[in-house]
Amino acid sequence: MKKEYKILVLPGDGIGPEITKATLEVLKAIEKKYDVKFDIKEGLIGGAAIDETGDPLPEETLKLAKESDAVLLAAVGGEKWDNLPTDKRPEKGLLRIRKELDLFANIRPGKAYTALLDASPLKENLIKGVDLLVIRELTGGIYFGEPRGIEERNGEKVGYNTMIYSEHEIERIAKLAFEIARTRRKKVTSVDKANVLEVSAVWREVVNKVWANYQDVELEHMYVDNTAMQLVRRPKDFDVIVTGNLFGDIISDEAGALTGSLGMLPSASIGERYALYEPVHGSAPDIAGKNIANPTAMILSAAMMLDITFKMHDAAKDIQDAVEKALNDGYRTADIWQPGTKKVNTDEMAQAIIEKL
Ligand SMILES: NC(=O)c1ccc[n+]([C@@H]2O[C@H](COP(=O)([O-])OP(=O)(O)OC[C@H]3O[C@@H](n4cnc5c(N)ncnc54)[C@H](O)[C@@H]3O)[C@@H](O)[C@H]2O)c1
Ligand SMILES: CC(C)[C@H](C(=O)O)[C@@H](O)C(=O)O
Ligand SMILES: [Mg+2]
Repeated sequence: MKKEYKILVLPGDGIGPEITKATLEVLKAIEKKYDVKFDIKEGLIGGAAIDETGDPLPEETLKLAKESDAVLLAAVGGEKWDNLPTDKRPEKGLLRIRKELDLFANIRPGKAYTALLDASPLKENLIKGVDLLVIRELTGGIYFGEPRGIEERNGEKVGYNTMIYSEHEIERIAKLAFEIARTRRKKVTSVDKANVLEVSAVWREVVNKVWANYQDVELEHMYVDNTAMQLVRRPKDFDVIVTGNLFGDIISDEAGALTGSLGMLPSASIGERYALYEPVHGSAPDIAGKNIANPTAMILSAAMMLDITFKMHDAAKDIQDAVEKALNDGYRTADIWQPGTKKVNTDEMAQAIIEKL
């Protein structure tokens, strides 16, 4: 009997449905080539879910997610819902699904493709050979800290949030970072703001404690402001970057832009029990509905799903190689297009990748 995997697909908003369609075509091709079956269900999240049910993460979606082997999400958010209170926004649906499934680690690889060196804002000698991994804590920190709110104080409005990490939260993400570093170049950069924040002082202390069991791995601590600068000055020096939720959000977009376009950057959000795969980019409302978005970040997120959750390592490698070959043949969506290359739309980019599988 064919091996079967249950996938919950969440197209969400903006370019979400377009890049989902493209990614599902790639998965169809993988099904054929590897003689497996992907049992795909579709669910609502974000603005699309608000419009239909009033809730950015309907119970039904969460139930389906828990019944699936993996969740594949495109993106959420858009202007239409921007005036809703923070708690009711599309983004809240994404934050809640991460929290409910306890997806504490978000793994975001940033790799320079030889064919895309021209698309990077950095000089070729700086970017060539960059291969880094941002490991972002995803279910704690200032995103979820209490107390939080907006209220009146002394006759004026104030807004406040709490950046908080407890030892066990830091311990599990640090451990994962060292484990992953062992399979790579054995270097971890822990990013914090320990010169100012108590939460970072605890972060640094716990990372050091965990490191005691990983003395074969090099550890450096770096302040987040310096990291933002070093990432554009000498990105090649980074291997594994481990950091909290907010710093990781910012640093990973920077890493994305370095290597060409956010449209190329996949991610895996994993926990002990569940896993969700999602591009780093958002719903790109400025280009939605035009079939011009780059589907590669989501296609590569699907490859991470095959690799990490389904253990289909060959199929994952196949997709990664196919992306590289399509780029080498000059296929480019608008975000990475350069004179002399072939401009293609979302569907055509997916087809170019499928042809190379
Ligand atoms: N994981 C998510 O679902 C996620 C992540 C980030 C932002 N958002 C939401 O998305 C909305 C837009 O946010 P934003 O504009 O700050 O970030 P964004 O990532 O959506 O877009 C930033 C820029 O990158 C471009 N871009 C992004 N993905 C692309 C792709 N696949 N192909 C080509 N170009 C691409 C966009 O056109 C835009 O110019 C907001 O509502 C935001 O909250 C969602
Ligand atoms: C949309 C938003 C909630 C999300 C985040 O901040 O985590 C996004 O920016 C991301 O990087 O996945
Ligand atoms: Mg982000």
